[in-house]
Amino acid sequence: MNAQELENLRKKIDTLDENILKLLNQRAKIAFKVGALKSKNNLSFWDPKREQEIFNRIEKLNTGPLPNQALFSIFHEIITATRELQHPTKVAFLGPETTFSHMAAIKHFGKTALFYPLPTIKDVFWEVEKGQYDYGVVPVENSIEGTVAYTLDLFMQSELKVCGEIYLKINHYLASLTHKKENIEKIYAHPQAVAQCRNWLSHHFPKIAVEEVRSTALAAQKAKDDPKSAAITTKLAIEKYGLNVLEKYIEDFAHNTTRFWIIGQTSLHPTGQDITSLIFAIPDKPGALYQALKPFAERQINLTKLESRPMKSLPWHYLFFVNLDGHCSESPVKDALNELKKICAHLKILGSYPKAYERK
Ligand SMILES: O=C(O)C(=O)C[C@]1(C(=O)O)C=C[C@@H](O)C=C1
Repeated sequence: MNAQELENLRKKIDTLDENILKLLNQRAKIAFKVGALKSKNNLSFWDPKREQEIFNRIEKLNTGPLPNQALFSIFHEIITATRELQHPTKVAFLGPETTFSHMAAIKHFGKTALFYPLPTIKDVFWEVEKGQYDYGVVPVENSIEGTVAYTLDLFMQSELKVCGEIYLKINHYLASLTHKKENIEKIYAHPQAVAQCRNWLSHHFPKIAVEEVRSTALAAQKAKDDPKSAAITTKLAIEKYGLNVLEKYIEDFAHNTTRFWIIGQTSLHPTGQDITSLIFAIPDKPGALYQALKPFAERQINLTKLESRPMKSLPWHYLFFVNLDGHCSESPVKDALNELKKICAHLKILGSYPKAYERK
């Protein structure tokens, strides 16, 4: 290797970094002024529509070699850091710290936001409703296990709105204080993690006892206290508790992803790439579901999910949960919803929100 050549190239990178740093701080100063204006006019600091415009523009301008996905991550981090400078966002999530919900919240709001772990999903709803926190992050669906029914049920009694979605790949790690797998006598894990890594466990640790614990975070904590044990846990918990990774990605299904919702008090304006989530009930008669879906079919509105849920107040009656492409305040979705309102017994719009980058 030519050492001089490497040195010269690194000098060039240093100079560019200095320029990037200057530009980032110039950008932050301007965004700070935008924040002051927003504060004066009582506007939300988080503006997904504007962020969407920025991402679209960057994609158009990009001539490579950096891929759009990498640029999205970089600009997402710049914008979240700026937002925190304008106003620290208070985000509640299903705790404890270092769980997948925590990771999802960080993924969306960036590391600099203020995060508050709460004991239950219900607490997240309540505290955001009371205005204790700006937003809450709750799991709504897993690609293998399906819908988190409890979250949907809580929405039925809540005035909160869905303000966004976050997709998080669920990667399980086996971690321990020891570096040697043969020293392990016990494995701590959350029951869901055990279920999702069952084949892997029976293949690699058929004789080792698995003790189920309340969270992936607690599993890591227990493994930290007992050097002869390991935990199935998250990357964030491994960092927090200083464990060693013995094996990564031990989940039986490679595409295990959880979808989270961001819940908040305000409805969002259309961004041009939105989803609407809603729940409706229909009369108990032939063709009722067909009639309910017709307004969407006639307008070429894409329904991305349709699921029935038992109506808790009335045995053997059902609610329908729908995700569709488009925003509820814009045609054609607006017109379809007006028509649906006339036919169905009950209609609740949970929110219209920007599609996550992963979905586009
Ligand atoms: O343009 C705004 O409204 C800003 O507050 C600036 C900014 C940005 O950093 O570009 C920050 C937060 C908003 O969510 C959108 C954009």
